[in-house]
Amino acid sequence: MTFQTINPATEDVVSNYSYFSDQTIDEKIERAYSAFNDWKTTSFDKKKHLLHTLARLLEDQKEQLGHLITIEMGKPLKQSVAEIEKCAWVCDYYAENGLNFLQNEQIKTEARLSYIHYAPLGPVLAIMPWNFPFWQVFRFAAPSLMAGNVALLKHSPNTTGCALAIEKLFKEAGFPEGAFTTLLADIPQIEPILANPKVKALTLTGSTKAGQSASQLAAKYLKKCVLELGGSDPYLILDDADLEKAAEICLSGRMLNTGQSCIAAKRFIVTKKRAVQFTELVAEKVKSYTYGDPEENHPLGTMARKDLRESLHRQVSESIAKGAKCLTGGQIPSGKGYFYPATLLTEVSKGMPAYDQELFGPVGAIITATDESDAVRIANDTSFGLGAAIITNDTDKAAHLAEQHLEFGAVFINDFVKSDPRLPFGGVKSSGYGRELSLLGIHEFVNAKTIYIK
Ligand SMILES: O=CCCCC(=O)O
Repeated sequence: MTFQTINPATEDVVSNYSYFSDQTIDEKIERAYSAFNDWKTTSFDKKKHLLHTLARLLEDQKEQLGHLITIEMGKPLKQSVAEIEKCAWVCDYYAENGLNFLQNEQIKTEARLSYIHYAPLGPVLAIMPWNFPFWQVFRFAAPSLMAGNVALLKHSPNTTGCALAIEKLFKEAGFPEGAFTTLLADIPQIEPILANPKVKALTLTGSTKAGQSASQLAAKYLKKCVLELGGSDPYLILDDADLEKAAEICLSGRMLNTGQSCIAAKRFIVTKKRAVQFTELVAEKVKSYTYGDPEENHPLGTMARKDLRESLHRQVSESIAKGAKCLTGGQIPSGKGYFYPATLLTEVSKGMPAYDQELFGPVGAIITATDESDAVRIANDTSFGLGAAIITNDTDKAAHLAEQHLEFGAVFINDFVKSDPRLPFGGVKSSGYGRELSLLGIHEFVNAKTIYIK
């Protein structure tokens, strides 16, 4: 079966592709498995060298690779180039720290010697989304390969050019054939991949629905799985907050990647004491988030696909129909390209999509709480649990709220939520389970083997 990639800014076809046959997929899994048998015993020095080489290739090619991201999913070019730089960072990070993270860990028992040894698992299937088409892949691949696993990538069809470019980069850096393989696989082909005994684990970044389907298959075939799913990150503006700063943080967190991020600031929660002033500031600042040709670096690019723009617009319209006020945006512009304007909704409340669901686009939603404890209640009143932020001058109080009261995988105080190779990344509730990045990320796809010597 064939499919196309479309430039969302021009609606032109970028390329035509065909899905691999089942037989090709089986052969590629076979090759990955045999690559694993050598790769697992390859020295850390060699793996470190290859990851550093990959990082340099990414840096050298960041303009072309950034351009590829932009034409496939519509991100402003500058942000695409920054994404490639971040991929280089995660490669360097695991090249430098991987050995240390995977050292044997001695544990004192009655034995002469007892310890944990971290052994790789084998080929890991990564199902990845289009919104950060390089970064999401590298943040899984760098630690996994450093740990001695090999990677099989099933990418989102609209970023197939990126998927193939990533495979090429691994080859150019000198990784052995089969260490990183892109599978042009259609959704029905995922089950046989997971059923294959040579595929040992699954990592998926994507929607909660995609995570539910894939993890059911992982459970059926008893494959270890990590899920990084959606989010509806609340940003709590405490009563003492500098509102100017709060408005900036909320909008930076909301508009990055044209709002198409699991960790975007989806709900701005402010108490009624400060709501009017905060809303005025956000309404003023949101005007600077103009959209335009992603190659020209406007703050906003396009939505990645037409259907995604339509479903976002449905969520906005339904929220308005249920009583939300639209202060700016909220209309699909005429003309070519899947653009959506920066939109600000106020008077958002429970029962509206802007409160209950994830809005994957440049739409800010202001929710008014009666007081700070009501703000915390509202923050947790979601099925998601990925990230949250608190804006305040009282960082002790914020740390207490973050530790004791907020049900999220990360809480950022006085900054917007972001991923960082040095810090664990992942969620709770419908945002998934497991952690990526940091020490925890590299330990997800290893067999923590107990060795006991009497
Ligand atoms: O949709 C998820 C976005 C993750 C972005 C990041 O890791 O920075």
